Amino acid sequence: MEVRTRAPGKIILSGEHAVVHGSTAIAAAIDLYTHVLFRLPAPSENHESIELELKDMGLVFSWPSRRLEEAFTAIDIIPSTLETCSPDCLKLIASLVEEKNIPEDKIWLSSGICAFLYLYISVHRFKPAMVAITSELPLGSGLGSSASFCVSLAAAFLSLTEVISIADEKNGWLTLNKSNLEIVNKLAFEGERIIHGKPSGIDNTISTFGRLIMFKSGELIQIESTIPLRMLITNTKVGRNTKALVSGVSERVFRHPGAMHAVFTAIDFISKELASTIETPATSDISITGRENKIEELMEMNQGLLQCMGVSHDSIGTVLRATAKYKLASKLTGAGGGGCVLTLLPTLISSTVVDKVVEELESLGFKCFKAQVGGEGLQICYG
Ligand SMILES: Nc1ncnc2c1ncn2[C@@H]1O[C@H](COP(=O)(O)OP(=O)(O)O)[C@@H](O)[C@H]1O
Ligand SMILES: C[C@@](O)(CCOP(=O)(O)O)CC(=O)O
Ligand SMILES: [Mg+2]
Repeated sequence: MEVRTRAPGKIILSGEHAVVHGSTAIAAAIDLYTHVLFRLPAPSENHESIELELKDMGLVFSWPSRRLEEAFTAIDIIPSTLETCSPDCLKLIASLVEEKNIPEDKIWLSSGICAFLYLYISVHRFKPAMVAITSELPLGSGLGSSASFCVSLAAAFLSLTEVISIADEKNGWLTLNKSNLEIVNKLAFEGERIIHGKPSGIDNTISTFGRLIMFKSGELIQIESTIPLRMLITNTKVGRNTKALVSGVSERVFRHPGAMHAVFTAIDFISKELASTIETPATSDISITGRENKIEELMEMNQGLLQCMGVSHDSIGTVLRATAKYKLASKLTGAGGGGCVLTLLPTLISSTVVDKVVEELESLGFKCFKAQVGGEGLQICYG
């Protein structure tokens, strides 16, 4: 039995970090995916382990099924689907991952591998399996690779159970109905918890459902943009870790609760205003340029408040200054601390100006690309 899944990365247009503390945020799916191939071998194959292949990195990890079963039985914990991983269970999983001697320069993969083991065991226990993963996303750059990893794995594992069933077909890919997507999203969130520590759930939700969403306290509202929303994405290539940045913000909240709650409230207003600007009917009195100016101002305000939270970075500042020379507005996206920066490309901007901006940013050592915004979420294909 074999299944393939793919789940997209995302950009956050406004509200990252504040969303962890209950503010509204806006996110859109992008057309860069994590792909999973999952196979449950037939008994005749005599395959006796759970094998994970990270194809982009040329790494393979494997755990004998018997060894895993013994380790979990010894501490009397069998994770069950959709439950949060307990601290004891996570400790055991972390030790099973540590045994694999991950190369020092790839140690940041450990949390992803722990999430993999947890998601797998919680659905299929200790059944032998083969899982291969590739990703079009830069990992740890603010484009939600961790969530698309968890969503594509959760969907692959659940697809070979009775829990979910296929709803529809489009271009060779199958999609799930809303209630099945909710189950996948819930399981993926448990994986994201292992990677992020305290996730808001926005990343796994946009990766599962796709399109453009407004998100607050676990609830999503799908929104429709009436303007193109073309974004230039600049990867500063400065590595960072979402879990550490999220906990840094929580520490600042602990030190300055009043000021930080005022910041979160301001961001809540910014996200709501951004949503209504994006959704304004094309027939309204305000021109597209007028609305784009408003979006740019809101992006700048959000960036300033992210700075207040301590999650910007010199490299992000360099991108902001370079794009400001061309009168373009930018803000960090995702957890910040490096990673990716968004720049709105207004409808009337000429391709010559865009080429110049890209040339300047790349001459500074950054990598620029454009992604399609607001596309499909999770998709499945039985092999
Ligand atoms: N394709 C993948 N293979 C293995 N681990 C992955 C993959 N994609 C994401 N991860 C895990 O997610 C982590 C990056 O997540 P995070 O710091 O939240 O950044 P982002 O979600 O913005 O990419 C990686 O360090 C790794 O543990
Ligand atoms: C900072 C945050 O708002 C988004 C993190 O996104 P990413 O992992 O940097 O792609 C955290 C969260 O919402 O869980
Ligand atoms: Mg992440």
